[in-house]
Amino acid sequence: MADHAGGIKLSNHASLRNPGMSLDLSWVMDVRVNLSATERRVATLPGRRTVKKDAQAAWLLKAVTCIDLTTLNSDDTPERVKRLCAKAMNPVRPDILDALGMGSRAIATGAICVYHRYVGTAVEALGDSGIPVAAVSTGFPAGLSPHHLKVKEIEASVADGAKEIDIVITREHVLTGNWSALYDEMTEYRAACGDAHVKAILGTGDLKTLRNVAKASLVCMMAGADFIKTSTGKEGVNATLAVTLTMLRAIRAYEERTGIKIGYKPAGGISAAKDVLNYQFLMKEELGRAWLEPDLFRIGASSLLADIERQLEHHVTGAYSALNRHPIG
Ligand SMILES: O=C[C@H](O)COP(=O)(O)O
Repeated sequence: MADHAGGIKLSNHASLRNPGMSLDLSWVMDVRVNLSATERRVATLPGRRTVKKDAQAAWLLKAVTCIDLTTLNSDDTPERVKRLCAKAMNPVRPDILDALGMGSRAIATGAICVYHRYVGTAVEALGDSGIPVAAVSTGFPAGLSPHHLKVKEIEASVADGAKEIDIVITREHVLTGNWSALYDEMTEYRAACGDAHVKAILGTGDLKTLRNVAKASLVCMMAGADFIKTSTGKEGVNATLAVTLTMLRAIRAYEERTGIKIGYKPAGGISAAKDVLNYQFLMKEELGRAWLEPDLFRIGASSLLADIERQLEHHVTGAYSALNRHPIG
């Protein structure tokens, strides 16, 4: 079945890291987003594009490898984080994988995503699995801590072994049009990350307009972001297809100008397998197959994996099990 995967391979491939560029304010100010065209484009997606049976199972397995399996709760504990890590290393039950003909293929999630406090716990629990630990940072979720403490927080997570840092931008810089302040803070965050990859969380639900989303995306990429990410999961509105289309087109424009591929991470409220397929279709249609791989696509989600596993079980047995048979954390 693996090669029936709608042409999708379950392999990783490296891409060049974004070196960033000088802030090009005229490019930022020229950005336009056609709201009604964006809404029309995404409205047609769910009905128009679909995959079934083995092909759907293959797309869902691919989605599993792109999940940043996340716990970001005020009642997190080391035990919960360890259980999450165990799930990240074995995200789909072996009997389901066997039935899908994937028995000998290793499947793992893209990363584990936790608060700084649990980076060390996760690094130890994941051992030599190769699964990176991502730390949310810079005063997540509001991003309003003193700047020097935000930089120190990044450094502390890198020192504890985080290979990816999910920073939150200061939304005020976007809302007041202070693009040089956004560029400067992002540049400093990128420098503090060193070899760790940096995902810039825009908090799109706070940014008021898609034009602001597009401008913030561009500025963060100019300042060296490896990924741009929609949301913390804590805003009133988190990932949407309209925001996704806007950010993917910014990624495309940046690649056209610089030749550099930037990753994309929708996050917050993505909990159903059928929804993740729409994100995958949009990635492939707007940017191409390279963006279906975990080095360029991550899905920030705490409960999506349970529904994907349930859909895969349905695919192999013909019956749905209760969600509580697919525990995550
Ligand atoms: O970055 C990841 C999000 O915080 C997860 O949000 P979720 O709990 O709605 O899946």
